[in-house]
Amino acid sequence: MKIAIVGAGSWGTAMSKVLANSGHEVLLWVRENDLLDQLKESKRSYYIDIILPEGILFTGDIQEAISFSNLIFNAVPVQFIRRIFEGLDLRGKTVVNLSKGIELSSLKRPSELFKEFGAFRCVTLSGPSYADEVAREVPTTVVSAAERIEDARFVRDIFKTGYFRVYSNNDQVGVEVSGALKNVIAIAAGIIDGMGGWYNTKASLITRAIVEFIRLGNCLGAKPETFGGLAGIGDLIVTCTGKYSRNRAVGEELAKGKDINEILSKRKTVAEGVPTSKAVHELAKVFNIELPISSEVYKVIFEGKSPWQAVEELMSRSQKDEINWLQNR
Ligand SMILES: NC(=O)C1=CN([C@@H]2O[C@H](COP(=O)(O)OP(=O)(O)OC[C@H]3O[C@@H](n4cnc5c(N)ncnc54)[C@H](O)[C@@H]3O)[C@@H](O)[C@H]2O)C=CC1
Ligand SMILES: O=C(CO)COP(=O)(O)O
Repeated sequence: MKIAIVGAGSWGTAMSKVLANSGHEVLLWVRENDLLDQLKESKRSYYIDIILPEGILFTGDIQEAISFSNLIFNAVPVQFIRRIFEGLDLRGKTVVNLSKGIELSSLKRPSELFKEFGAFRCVTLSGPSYADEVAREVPTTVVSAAERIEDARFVRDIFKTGYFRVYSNNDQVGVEVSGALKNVIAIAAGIIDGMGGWYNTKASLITRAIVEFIRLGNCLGAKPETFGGLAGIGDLIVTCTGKYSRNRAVGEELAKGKDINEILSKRKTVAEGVPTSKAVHELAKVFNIELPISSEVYKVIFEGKSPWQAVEELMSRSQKDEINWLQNR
């Protein structure tokens, strides 16, 4: 098959290798001119340590990428999707979204954005998948999710390598909520690491985060069982514990008392959890639900709250029964 990938950061680039290894003809759209030259010349990227296989094509022309195939993978970070895709003719196109977050200006999930832009259908691919490890062909499993299970299975079956296994799921909302929220929680995990790397606290974080996934997911129409799967608990574990997470790294810097603008100004890569924490904060207000951990992450980032105070407040909330996860508070 011919497949275009839009976005040549770490994930789009690693995905170009997986798809080429699966026997497909791949065209990668690269935004940065210097990176485009470098990829054409050496097949290496400055976003990720990789040497791409022969045969992958590169372009800096977005129209060329969109015309290349009816199958388009998106790896543009969520806050930039509108800027890149709005106005393009996506009629008849299947978009496979790889990005994890919620657009701040509209509070929409990526699949909602691609529908708004006229795509024929959008399938979401998400799960525990550090680009660095996928690039090294480390055994990895993810979920392909769509409203219609046939669409999810169609994308699942595109992958034909021994190291990248894809499951299908028809709860696209749950998979997208998971991908967005896990980035916010990964920042909290980094804060814990920066404070002392406490294992008890990290386990509590991961477990109680699932309550927030279920609570927000319930408002948006997700199925709770999705959060026990690869896109939910799977991605939460990898991002909260793994050394490669950029969101977790941002949290570690916050714990040192650094300002978010200073932290972000030194980074070349995205930390989707930063804008997503704001979007989630807005969604919590819209639905009148409490998302205590996500809310504290938002306050640490955007209101300059001390991470120590945030932890103290989370620990001194009113007493509760553990069950009844759907209750608002
Ligand atoms: N890197 C990873 O391990 C994984 C990343 N993802 C998700 O994939 C998405 C893409 O992330 P990465 O490839 O990691 O990005 P990256 O952090 O490696 O690279 C930054 C990307 O943002 C783009 N960008 C920067 N400024 C832009 C602008 N003004 N307009 C349009 N694009 C701009 C760059 O061209 C580049 O493609 C994110 O949503 C991320 O959460 C999902 C799974 C794994
Ligand atoms: O989504 C990821 C792994 O599944 C990558 O997480 P980070 O964006 O925090 O690096």
